[in-house]
Amino acid sequence: ALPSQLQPHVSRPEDNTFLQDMFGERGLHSLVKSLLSVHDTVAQKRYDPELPPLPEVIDDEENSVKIIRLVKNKEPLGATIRRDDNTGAIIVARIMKGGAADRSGLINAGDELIEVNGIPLDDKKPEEIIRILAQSQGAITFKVVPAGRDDVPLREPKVFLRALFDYDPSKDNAIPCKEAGLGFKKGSILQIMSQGDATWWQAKHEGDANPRAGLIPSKQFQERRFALRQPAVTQPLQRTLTGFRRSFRLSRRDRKTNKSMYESKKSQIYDMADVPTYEEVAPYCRQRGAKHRLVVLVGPTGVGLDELKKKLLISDPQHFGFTIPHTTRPKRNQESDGVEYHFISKHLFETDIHNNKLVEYGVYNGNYYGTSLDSVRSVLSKNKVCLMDVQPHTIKLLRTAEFKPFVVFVKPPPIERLRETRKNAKFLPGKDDKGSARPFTEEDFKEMLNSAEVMESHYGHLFEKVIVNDDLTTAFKELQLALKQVETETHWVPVSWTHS
Ligand SMILES: Nc1ncnc2c1ncn2[C@@H]1O[C@H](COP(=O)(O)OP(=O)(O)OP(=O)(O)O)[C@@H](O)[C@H]1O
Repeated sequence: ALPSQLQPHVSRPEDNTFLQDMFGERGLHSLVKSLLSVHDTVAQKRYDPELPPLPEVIDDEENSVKIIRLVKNKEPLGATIRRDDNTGAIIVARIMKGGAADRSGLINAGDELIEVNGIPLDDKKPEEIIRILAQSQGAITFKVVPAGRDDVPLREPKVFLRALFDYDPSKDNAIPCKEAGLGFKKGSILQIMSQGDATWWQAKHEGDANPRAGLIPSKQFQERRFALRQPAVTQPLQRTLTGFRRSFRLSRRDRKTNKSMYESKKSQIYDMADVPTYEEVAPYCRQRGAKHRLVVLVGPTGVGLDELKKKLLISDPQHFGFTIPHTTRPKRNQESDGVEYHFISKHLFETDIHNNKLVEYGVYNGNYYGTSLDSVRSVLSKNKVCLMDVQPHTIKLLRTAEFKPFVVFVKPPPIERLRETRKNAKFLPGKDDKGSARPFTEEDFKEMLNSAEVMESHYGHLFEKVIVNDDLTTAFKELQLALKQVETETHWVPVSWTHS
């Protein structure tokens, strides 16, 4: 019989895997990069578990020692090690969820590694341990002192996050182990496997067949890092103020007056309070007969929002609709209330402002113009897809479970393509209100590109779809397809929108 203090563990056939990335981890510095490259040495199928050889001498002081035997395989183990600064012990720092070590269930974070293949580790550097591992062939035997375990693993509900920034672990000097990092792009959907560590979460790409998790910066940590970087990016924004769309599209029949009446308040445009990191999302599929998501188009002046909206409306007038704006200016003869505008009194308009009933509003020639939340509701309640274009800072206001806005950023193509495609286009410049439509100038193109860049860098995390309006027909088809998918397919939306 085995001594009672020795608890042998044998590898199960499906656990015959071993990792390549056991890294030294000491603060932020001791990264061990060179990894062992190992291959299957044992047939994967149908071999009998073997009992590990008993150590010749058993140290009575070790009250619970575990012998673990794993067989090398191409897959990395999915664990990192560090040296405890106080005791000098080699500790398993992290077990990557879904990796070989995790699936074996035999090694846990906090376990102390005493020996590898009979070689004591107490005086070894993490780099040396990696070398020992690299040199060993076939089955590897670990002797470990298990960490005291009072945490019974719980079955946590699945958490999915949409990444709101690009992340490349190879460029991140703070990550304890670059090779264990998980890179992603803005908009990626990540499944969170562990939030046990305050600084480094474990995640995998949603739908990825590989079960092994990678490290990503936690929300709190990333927010802190962004906050530190913030001052550098706020400055250049000031110069591009004029590039922002100042109208919010009233009826095109009144095109002449709808250009420059809305001066955005700086405080609204420089709304930098939010640090975009991650947003919790859940799958959503619109039920038959349910209201449509509000379609919000954003883009710089002249990029073609109006053109795209018009094309959608013409393509299916029963299916799409626009909001009708409110104004305090007197009704003209040929106009009807509720067609071009809702004509209301100044007092009523101001009451609406006071009661937060407007999505956007502004003053032009002493009259108020604006779009109310109720006018959006009115289109949606007819079971139509409501098309709106707004200034980017307004998106936040509309991001509610009620409207579930699908935000499309319409982006200009490179300047050569603008020159080419807009040769015959006429444009109503936003800065003055004098003129009629005129051809685009080089200045217009530059301003368009510049404000597109600023919009994307500051509000890009709110854009669910980006369409480059190069060839108009292609851009329109792309928009049509995206809207169709949103109506009929399951996609990810903020989790709070799925609770109601
Ligand atoms: N892809 C394209 N190719 C060629 N011309 C285009 C394209 N997209 C838009 N245009 C033309 O560019 C001009 C400006 O478009 P549109 O009025 O739709 O822009 P907008 O984004 O609504 O801008 P504004 O804020 O100035 O109203 C129009 O004459 C339109 O026909």
